[in-house]
Amino acid sequence: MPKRISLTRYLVEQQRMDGHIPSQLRLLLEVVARACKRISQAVNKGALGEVMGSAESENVQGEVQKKLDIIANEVLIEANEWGGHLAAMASEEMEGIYVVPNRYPQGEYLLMFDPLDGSSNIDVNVSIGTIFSVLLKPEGVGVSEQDFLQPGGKQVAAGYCVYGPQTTLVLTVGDGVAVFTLDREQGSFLLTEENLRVPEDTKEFAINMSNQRHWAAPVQKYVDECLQGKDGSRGKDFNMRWVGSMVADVHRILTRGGVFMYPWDRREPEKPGKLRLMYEANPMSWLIEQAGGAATDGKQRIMDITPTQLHERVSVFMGSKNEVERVTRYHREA
Ligand SMILES: O=P(O)(O)OC[C@H]1O[C@](O)(COP(=O)(O)O)[C@@H](O)[C@@H]1O
Ligand SMILES: [Mg+2]
Ligand SMILES: [Mg+2]
Repeated sequence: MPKRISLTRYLVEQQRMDGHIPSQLRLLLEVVARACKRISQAVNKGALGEVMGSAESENVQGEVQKKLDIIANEVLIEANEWGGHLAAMASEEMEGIYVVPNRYPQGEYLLMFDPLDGSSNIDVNVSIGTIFSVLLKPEGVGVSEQDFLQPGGKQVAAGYCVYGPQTTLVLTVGDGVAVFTLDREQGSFLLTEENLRVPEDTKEFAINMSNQRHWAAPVQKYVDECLQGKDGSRGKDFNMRWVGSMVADVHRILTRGGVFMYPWDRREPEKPGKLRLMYEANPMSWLIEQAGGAATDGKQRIMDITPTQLHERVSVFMGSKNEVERVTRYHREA
């Protein structure tokens, strides 16, 4: 068995030897990882822990919240608010920002998260996760929602934790992508892979096919060509996967390649897409880019978009570079 290094040791090395991260950011990431461990424990309890089912409330996006959405949100807030590394947090489950109360020490970072991604999979025991993104608070007194509205290119750390057959934390601080697996006996995340690479080509795509009739022409064209397989212009057969949890679908793509798409569609034409820019698309885009893949909204690089609101939505095409470039080209040509 190889000797594995812990997340803490990895972060210390990033801080000391490589100078990639300041100590405050290291400590913040350790707190986020601890919160993910607690969420993982709650997930594992399932029906034994009163975490299943609906909370019968709605979040700001008008989505019915599951009990676990609320539990995961509270765990992340409680773990992070007194750490001294943060000025404020924002979450899918909260309408406005959560400013760290002034009874706690204040820090210089902003943390955003989707506390529980893939809520519809909780009750059916399919992989779910937590997605997070860290920004530096712009200089100035106090903190406001405006401070969060920075393009994804300004992220200083991003990652996700997937609660599946294994609990796996995937992280970037701008120096490639590292993967940590939770050792349940030891209770710590251990480094299991470094410098993850997404192959540039793929034969696998991920999209919710039930929305096909609502898609715009460039997406129809791209998927049609994949479905034609060997007999069509692509000259190869494609496989399709759709877990319905972005964390799980993106994790598969980071592991073995593929292209993940959640495009704009005609069901709600006024919305640019379903997924949220700041705490779903941006952190995942950075991870994918750091692994050599690409991420666009069909027209431009996702991480170049300057958000205008906290819960902004976006179309998403991410994964193997050549496929993302192809579907983006189809949008530009249209
Ligand atoms: O049910 P659909 O429309 O296929 O949507 C699935 C997508 O919605 C999401 O579940 C949204 O995430 P939340 O569970 O955090 O709202 C993504 O994880 C996933 O890719
Ligand atoms: Mg989500
Ligand atoms: Mg969610």
